[in-house]
Amino acid sequence: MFSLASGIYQSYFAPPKLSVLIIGLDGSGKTSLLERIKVTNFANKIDESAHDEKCLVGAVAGAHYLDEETLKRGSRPARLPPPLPPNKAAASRKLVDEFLAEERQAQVSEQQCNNEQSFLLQWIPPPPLCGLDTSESSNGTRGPSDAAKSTLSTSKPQRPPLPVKPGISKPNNYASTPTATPSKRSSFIQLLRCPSPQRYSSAALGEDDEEYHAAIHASALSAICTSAQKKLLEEEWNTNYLQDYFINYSEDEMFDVKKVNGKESKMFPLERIRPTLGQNLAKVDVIGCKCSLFDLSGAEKMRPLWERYYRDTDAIIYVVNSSDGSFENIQQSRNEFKKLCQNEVLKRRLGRGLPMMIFANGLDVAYGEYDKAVKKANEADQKRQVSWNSDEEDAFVGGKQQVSSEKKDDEAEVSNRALDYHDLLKLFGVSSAPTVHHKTDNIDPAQCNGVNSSHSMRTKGNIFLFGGSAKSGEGVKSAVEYLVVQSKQHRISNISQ
Ligand SMILES: Nc1nc2c(ncn2[C@@H]2O[C@H](COP(=O)(O)OP(=O)(O)OP(=O)(O)O)[C@@H](O)[C@H]2O)c(=O)[nH]1
Ligand SMILES: [Mg+2]
Repeated sequence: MFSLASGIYQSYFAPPKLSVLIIGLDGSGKTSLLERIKVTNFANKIDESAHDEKCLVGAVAGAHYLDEETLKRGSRPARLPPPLPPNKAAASRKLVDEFLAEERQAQVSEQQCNNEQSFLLQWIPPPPLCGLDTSESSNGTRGPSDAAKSTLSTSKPQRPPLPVKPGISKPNNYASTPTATPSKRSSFIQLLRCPSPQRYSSAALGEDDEEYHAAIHASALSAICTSAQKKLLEEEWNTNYLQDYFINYSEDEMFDVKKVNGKESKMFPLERIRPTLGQNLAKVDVIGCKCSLFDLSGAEKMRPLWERYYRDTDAIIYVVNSSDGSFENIQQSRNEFKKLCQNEVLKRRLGRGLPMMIFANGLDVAYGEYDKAVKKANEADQKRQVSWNSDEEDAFVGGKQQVSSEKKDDEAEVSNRALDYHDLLKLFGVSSAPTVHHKTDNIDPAQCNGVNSSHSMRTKGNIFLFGGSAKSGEGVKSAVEYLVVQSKQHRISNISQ
């Protein structure tokens, strides 16, 4: 009784104290994110009721997170991550689709194997007397009843009825082998689809010559693809979404840095951050909650330590390096994520609504690359103001040979990202519209986009993804505030039950 009262007091009246766990592979940027969080100017108070709708969009990419009122107060929304160019984007999608197909195949075979075993077990002859009428027969001897005898004499052996335990469903048979849920690309992915590259560059240059770009686009398309591919590309690039979206990134741009005594706080220099050995701890106030953030080491040998924190944490941030050039690394990050979602304690807690945010870190790399690529192409050819043909695309997305012959000392300009942002979402099986469901909601698994129906990591919309950059700070404020609001709500709903 006392603990309930104290729990209610803690939740409703005392300033909430939350523990947030930051995990992810080594080098994904956890410590950098922690350092960024320390110097971020979080809101003191947030209207939680207003958080829902806006955050749903914000959870996609940190875009459109802030309403006009908040913008007027000086905060800035995060921008959408630039997409990879068509060829590279197609490769990214292929990698993810192949990986998921293989995984689904493995799951189906495992399921089939399990079904086969239970099927075989069903055909094991029943133990003596089991399922038979053991009552005295009419001739006074114990044995099968006439009905049972006739059953036994049929050519096909019949299973004896198994005792039905309440709450245990029948094992699947072959016919009902689960098929993978087709992943849906719904509106939020379309939201992520940005306008054509021509629009990107023209918007960046402050021009919008529709006809000119349409002609360039058409000639570029006819040069590189068949009509079917053309149609696909047209669909892919010529969306009407986000027509006014443009990238205007500069290396030293900083987001939401807090001021102490009138001076902007300085972040610990990224280049001086060393691999974490034990844990780093930071205490920050976010929207009125006192948060203790634990940043753990992501080194392979240290990962088994993560689970020690699962029981007591109020929220989890799983950091992924979204600018990683190696698909294997991202795949490894995804496998590790899946593994932790299968941990017994965490699985139970996630199932009860523990919020977990996947933070796609390193978006500054994507912005920087794109900006540089556009500038470079336009500097090279003043007449042509659009930089998107296959040569330039190669230079932009990893055509290292070409660039290295041109400009050996500046390979950093070349994009090396293995995955497009929306493919990252798909790979991590994050529900595309991370609707915040309430505990009582009945969730239809089929509605969780991109998530295999037999996947244990699917939860009630409390796993969501934000993009951002620990380096520039973009997206960090909105992501952490959103997580803390979710975490606080989760705490309150747990106490009040
Ligand atoms: N460009 C860019 N680089 C980043 C970003 N975040 C981290 N880095 C770089 O990534 C490297 C690794 O960052 P850490 O924060 O040490 O990574 P970690 O996840 O803490 O690694 P462990 O402690 O070994 O588990 C550092 O050299 C950072 O400079 C980012 O948002 N953008
Ligand atoms: Mg670290």
